[in-house]
Amino acid sequence: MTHQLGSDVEAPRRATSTRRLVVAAIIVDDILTPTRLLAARRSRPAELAGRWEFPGGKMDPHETPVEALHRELHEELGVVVELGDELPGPDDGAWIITDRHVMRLWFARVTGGEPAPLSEHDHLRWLDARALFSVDWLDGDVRIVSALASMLAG
Ligand SMILES: Nc1nc2c([nH]c(=O)n2[C@H]2C[C@H](O)[C@@H](COP(=O)(O)OP(=O)(O)OP(=O)(O)O)O2)c(=O)[nH]1
Repeated sequence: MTHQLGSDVEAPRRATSTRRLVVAAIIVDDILTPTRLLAARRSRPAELAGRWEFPGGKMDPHETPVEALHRELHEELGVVVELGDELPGPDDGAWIITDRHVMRLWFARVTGGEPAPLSEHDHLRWLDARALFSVDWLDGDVRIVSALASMLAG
């Protein structure tokens, strides 16, 4: 067996391990039979303002991904959530979203509070399957939203 010129089996792992981890939530109306998800419009930084995303953010050094996600959702939306399954992605189990970030996402249901755009966002919108692409998602989120389209019950 000869080595293929240029093959690099470690490349996918390196692509994710060199990026900063972002954790985010697919907040749905019902964890088992979702029909709508909550999209959030960023208010900053200027280059991302107006684009839509999944609420969440970067982990602090001492946190686990799930701890960071609960904290971010409380800070950003003022809610307490119950987490469901993670949405595995094609990049070593996660989703590469920018040249510097890789994201992990979990389904979530609000169990306390009413979602409000408290800090990072200026607008929230519940989207059903038909409206999923009616907002301008961040570039890295488009394939995630595509993967979710078939999971939302009509
Ligand atoms: N939260 C979130 N960030 C996303 C998504 N898609 C996407 O490309 N990103 C990018 C935008 C940012 O460059 C990066 C996440 O940074 P962030 O600004 O949300 O993180 P953070 O809340 O911890 O913010 P900070 O403390 O660093 O200011 O990932 C998404 O769906 N949700």
